[in-house]
Amino acid sequence: RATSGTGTGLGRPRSLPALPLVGSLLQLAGHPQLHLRLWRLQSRYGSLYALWMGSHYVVVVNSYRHAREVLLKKGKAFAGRPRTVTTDLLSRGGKDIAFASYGPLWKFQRKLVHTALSMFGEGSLALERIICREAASLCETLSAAQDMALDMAPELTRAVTNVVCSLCFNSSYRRGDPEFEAMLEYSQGIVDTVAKESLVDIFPWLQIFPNKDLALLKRCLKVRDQLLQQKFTEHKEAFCGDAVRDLMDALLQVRLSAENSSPPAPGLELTDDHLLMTVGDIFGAGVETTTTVLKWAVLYLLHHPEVQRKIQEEMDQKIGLARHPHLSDRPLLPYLEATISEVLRIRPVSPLLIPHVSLADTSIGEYSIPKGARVVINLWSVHHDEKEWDKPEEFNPGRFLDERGQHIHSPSPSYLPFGAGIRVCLGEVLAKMELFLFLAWVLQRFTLECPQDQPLPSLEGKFGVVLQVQKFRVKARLRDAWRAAS
Ligand code: HEM
Repeated sequence: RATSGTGTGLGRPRSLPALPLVGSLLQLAGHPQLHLRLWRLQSRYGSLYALWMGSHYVVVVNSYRHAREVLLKKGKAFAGRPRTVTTDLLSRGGKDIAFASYGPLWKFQRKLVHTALSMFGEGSLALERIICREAASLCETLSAAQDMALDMAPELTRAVTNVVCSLCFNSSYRRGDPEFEAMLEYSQGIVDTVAKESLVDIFPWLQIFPNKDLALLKRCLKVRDQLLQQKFTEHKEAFCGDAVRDLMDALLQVRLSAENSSPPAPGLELTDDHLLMTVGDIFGAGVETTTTVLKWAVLYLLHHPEVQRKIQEEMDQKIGLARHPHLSDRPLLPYLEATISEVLRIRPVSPLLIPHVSLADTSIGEYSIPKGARVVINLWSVHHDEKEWDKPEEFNPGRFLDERGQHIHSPSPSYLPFGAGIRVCLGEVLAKMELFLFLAWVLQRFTLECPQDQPLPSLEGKFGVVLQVQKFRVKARLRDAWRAAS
């Protein structure tokens, strides 16, 4: 073990071999499933180890004890984010929430969004109404595609995007609307390019060479920014402070009242760019993640018809078929809630979270960590730890239920699907509302099946900006009970 040089008297974590310039890249090259590679490397280097990405020192955390120390116990010391070429482009140099580093302005901005979300969104009937409207529209599409082998992915993306559009701008779109199609296209372009873990993020000097991905990302961001700017200008012009129609209005109002109560110190003003990038974050962090979890849920239900049957039995008993599900039904449907928790465990959508950065010399467990280290929490390892989970690769919603099957709880602290602490996901409440309502609406009416003569789709994820599901088709069959009741 090397000595620390950080004054803590502790040694540094064991490191993968590293070469000048490229660092440990040779150990990672040829392993596109980075989360699995980092998980397996534990057997050689222990659960906490280090590596070099070019000149960046990276610490990889694989156990929940260390993860909780980083996120909760020493949350402030590890609340930084790395600045990369890609994230600087996405966030106009860190003017958003997800990629901005920790500091007074970021704290104020995050608090503002929290207030705006609780003012307009979370817990409000308006948001429940928006999600239910999209769930009804999704069910109509599934009805129209009765007995066809349907790719549900675009429909789920549309539903979730529409929720976010309604939440942020009080506008939703019909299929084929050119503005909506443009939005779907640029979002996909951003996901595809960011997912490639662009080499320019490791070697920023590569920017001087032509780069196809970077060019595509810039084109997509131009479309995104034009659209955001247009919505923002419309909102600012119409804003009167009395009626809050959506999150954009709520943000404008919360900023105004914060400024009125105590004018911000120089350098701590939240500019229009900050508000724009915040809304960009809600799209960026809110759509692909939620849609992907829904796709994983559908995929696991195809593999486990017995789980689907149990959810439907629970719904028939507790809600019946005469009305649609509400958010207030959540305590009545613990098996559905447990299924959602198990999907979030077995296929964590953000398997390496977003990298953190240490803001001071500090430590994790018995190891010293220098200021500026990038810290990657491997959620895959945390959620598949055999010491914490019985047969972790087995899909078993029952593990999240108490003995009587009536209350939901996590049987292990090794469970952090939304992260934790200072940087915990800002959209956890919203995401859980969407997952519950979309699944409840669909499963009340339909049984999801694998189309005849097709093999069950693969459960293997593809590592990228989220843990992606491979393309698959579904047959949504209207349930006999639903047909009889309607
Ligand atoms: C099921 C869906 C979702 C999952 C599993 C998820 C998970 C996560 C995770 C693991 C992080 C990283 C935490 C860290 O770096 O320590 C994160 C951050 C974030 N999420 Fe989500 N998320 C979801 C949906 C959403 C939604 C709907 C929104 C929109 C409101 C959202 C907004 C954010 C933001 C803004 C951050 C950055 C927080 C920060 O850096 O301070 N997420 N999310």
